[in-house]
Amino acid sequence: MTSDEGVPTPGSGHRRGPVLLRRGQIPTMTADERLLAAPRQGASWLHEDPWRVLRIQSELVEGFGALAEIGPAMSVFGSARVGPDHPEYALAERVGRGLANAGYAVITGGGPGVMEAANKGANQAGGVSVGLGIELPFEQGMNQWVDLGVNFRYFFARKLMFVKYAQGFIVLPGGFGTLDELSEALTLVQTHKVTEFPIVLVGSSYWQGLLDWLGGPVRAHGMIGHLDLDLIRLVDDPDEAVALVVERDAQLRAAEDAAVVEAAAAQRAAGASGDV
Ligand SMILES: C/C(=C\CNc1ncnc2c1ncn2[C@@H]1O[C@H](COP(=O)(O)O)[C@@H](O)[C@H]1O)CO
Repeated sequence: MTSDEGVPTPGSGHRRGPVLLRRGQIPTMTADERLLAAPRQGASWLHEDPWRVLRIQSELVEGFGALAEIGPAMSVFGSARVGPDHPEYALAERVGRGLANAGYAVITGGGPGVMEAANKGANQAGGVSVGLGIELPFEQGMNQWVDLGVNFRYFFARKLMFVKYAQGFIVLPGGFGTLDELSEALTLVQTHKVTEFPIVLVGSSYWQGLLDWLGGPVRAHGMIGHLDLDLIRLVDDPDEAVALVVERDAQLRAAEDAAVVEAAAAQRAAGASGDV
């Protein structure tokens, strides 16, 4: 045992990991005794934060485990509220199909509307169709076109998966949920928390107003930088959206590969000159 100054002082306190406990702080029961004791306090701890932390951790573990091997993928966002007869349903279906044909898994929120349509397109084209469902008070269930589905209790754990396993984003018209996902992607790229990835909006009549506002008052007030809007592309044709994300992804991968080759060459050169 060491004191908190690191001086050996046998028996001077009780340590629990990095925590030192002395006098009245020293527990009267061991951890094993507490674990094995008959429950006295009911089950309210199931709804408290320490237990939630474990559930969050398990969502991350399950999500990483399920998605780690899906290969190259793109996330598709858009309204949960459009039915199969809506023109945007057809657009999303084409996006899903195009991405699958280009060799990308399609990741959606696994719900109805645009999500269902993109999953349908991917599934029917023989691609990997992924749904990241979310537990909601009005349960909708995973749409039938999802082949690999993971259900989340927490929005933030699910949003991490959309970003971690996708090489780009295609965003169709949508409401708050879609805006939240778009804004998350933009913020991560803008703040360099992730390497740049392509973000393409589909539907100029829907999105142009947002882009005008961002490029007008938002930029004029200095709330975004001059180059920040360059992170977004806007198109009407779903095939063009697919082509843009695929092309940009290929450019970014080529740049990454070139950087790796360059770093290896620099390391070799340093080794040869005896600098290492
Ligand atoms: C409101 C309705 C269904 C809700 N079900 C959802 N299932 C899965 N994912 C959802 C759902 N609702 C929103 N999302 C996520 O947000 C985006 C769409 O939200 P918006 O507000 O409709 O734009 C979407 O990308 C999902 O990730 C239907 O009655």
